[in-house]
Amino acid sequence: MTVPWSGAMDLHVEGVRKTYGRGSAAREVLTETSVTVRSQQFVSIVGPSGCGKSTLLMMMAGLLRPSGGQIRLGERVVDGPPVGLSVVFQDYSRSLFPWMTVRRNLAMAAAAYKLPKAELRQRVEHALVSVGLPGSADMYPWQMSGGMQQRVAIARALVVEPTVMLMDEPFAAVDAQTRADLEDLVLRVRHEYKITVAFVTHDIDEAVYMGDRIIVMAAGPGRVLAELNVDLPRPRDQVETKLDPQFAELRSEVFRLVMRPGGVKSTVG
Ligand SMILES: Nc1ncnc2c1ncn2[C@@H]1O[C@H](COP(=O)(O)OP(=O)(O)OP(=O)(O)O)[C@@H](O)[C@H]1O
Repeated sequence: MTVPWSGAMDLHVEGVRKTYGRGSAAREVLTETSVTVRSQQFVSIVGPSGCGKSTLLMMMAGLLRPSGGQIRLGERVVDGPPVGLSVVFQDYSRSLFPWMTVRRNLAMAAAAYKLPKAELRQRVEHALVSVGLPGSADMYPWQMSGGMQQRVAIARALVVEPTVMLMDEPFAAVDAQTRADLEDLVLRVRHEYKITVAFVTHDIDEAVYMGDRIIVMAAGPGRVLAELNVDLPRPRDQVETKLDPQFAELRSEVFRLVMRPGGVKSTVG
């Protein structure tokens, strides 16, 4: 049931708008927005609080309907959660079921795929190895640190062998060291599983470090302000990449864009 990878599986956001509320309470939070996330590309999305990043991501995930325009994954219009698409949220403590073992949490994510038992078991084990948690299948989330729980959330996204992974500020709740580890983990698994990634973050350094491209959004109403290519060599390295003059240039450019009037809370430090 998993969608096989194909070069045609680009994610297209085409003239999408979103209005919340009706009548006099209606508010357009995202205006005419078009973005293409190429197959196997890593696209970072940054912008001020409230500019509609999560709204855009939820529409990409098929969890929210656009008020106008359309979203396509390959040739298919996204009108519900597509097969082969996973979402990782910031709040792992609310996205994992605490009363279920790690194995059951992962298996739940693949329930709709109706995999044979042996294959499901093998995928769960493989996903846990990929996130550096082999042998943890029988633990409960509450027995784990925050960083470990977010690894489980990532493993859960991997169990469906996704072609696309959408991540909404996935590391905002963990400490700096864990955050760096998880960044590198995501870069590694995205390469291993050949996944297309759209990654929302408030952290400009993180956006540059992770991305092949950065989409900078503006608020009032939300829209795409700029798109920048990141040509930093891969594999990225937490020390070497950040010492690259190109990194510093891009970081400043994105920072300037998001700090324009109507701008942003950022975590550039
Ligand atoms: N279900 C909803 N009903 C009404 N308004 C909403 C709803 N969800 C979000 N909004 C509003 O839409 C705007 C965009 O919200 P969204 O969460 O997409 O922005 P964001 O850029 O992800 O913000 P942040 O960076 O703070 O997470 C905000 O003003 C928010 O209050």
